[in-house]
Amino acid sequence: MIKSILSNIQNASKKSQKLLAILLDPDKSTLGEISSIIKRIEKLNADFIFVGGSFVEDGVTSNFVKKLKENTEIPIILFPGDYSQVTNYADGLLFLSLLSGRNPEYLIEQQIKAVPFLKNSTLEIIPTGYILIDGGTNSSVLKVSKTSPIPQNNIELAVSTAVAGMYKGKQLIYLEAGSGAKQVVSAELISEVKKNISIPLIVGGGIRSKEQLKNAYKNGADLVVIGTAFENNEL
Ligand SMILES: CC(C)=CCC/C(C)=C/CC/C(C)=C/CC/C(C)=C/COP(=O)(O)OP(=O)(O)O
Ligand SMILES: O=P(O)(O)OC[C@@H](O)CO
Ligand SMILES: [Mg+2]
Repeated sequence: MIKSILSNIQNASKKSQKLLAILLDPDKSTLGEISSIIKRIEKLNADFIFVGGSFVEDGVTSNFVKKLKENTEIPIILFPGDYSQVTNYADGLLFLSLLSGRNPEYLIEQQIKAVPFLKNSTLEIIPTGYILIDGGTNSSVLKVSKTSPIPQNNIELAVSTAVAGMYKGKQLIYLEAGSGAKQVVSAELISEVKKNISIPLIVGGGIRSKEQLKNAYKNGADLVVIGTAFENNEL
């Protein structure tokens, strides 16, 4: 498999071409629904399908991704809440570290646990700094990771966290307001982070309208992730 996901994102970012990913939670759809889901995703012209959830039963992800691959050419990228969601049927893996938190389990332990599954894998592994921002809800990421999000008004901490991630060698920074967030990541926070990093920026959490999508792009997001609004057929 050609490892081109990261370079495609980097090239798009350089040319200010904006990218869209639809997030599918393997727990929330049945295998029978996949072909109609794919039709909706293709209609939206999504560039990527992210697959993951904060709580997904063991083994569910691999069947789900296998079925997706049978139905579409859109690259499938794992966005795992847990190492057990790693499957070789996907094209890529966001190798996340939760940089906003201080829980070693999500800074290094999960990554170590994933290694035996990655040794002979063809997945494109993409080092990603994952930063949770307060979106006004008790998000699943917050509950699972038992970490505090960065307050929306602490722009300095968000920027320093993102830049530290870049210095540590992360290739992408992901600003996450949490699935179903009431407040999306603010315009100022996105633009300040974007100004201070030279790697592509992913933004997600609570984006439900074309207007919010456009704003995230305008403020500096290179790739926007939409989950809940797609699940609820709002797009
Ligand atoms: C590198 C590997 C193998 C794992 C990384 C594990 C880490 C660090 C995860 C970060 C913390 C975390 C729990 C992230 C969850 C990311 C995710 C899939 C969010 C989307 O799921 P939600 O929509 O929030 O959850 P539900 O819909 O399941 O409630
Ligand atoms: O479900 P939504 O609110 O679109 O959030 C997407 C994603 O960023 C969550 O991890
Ligand atoms: Mg969700």
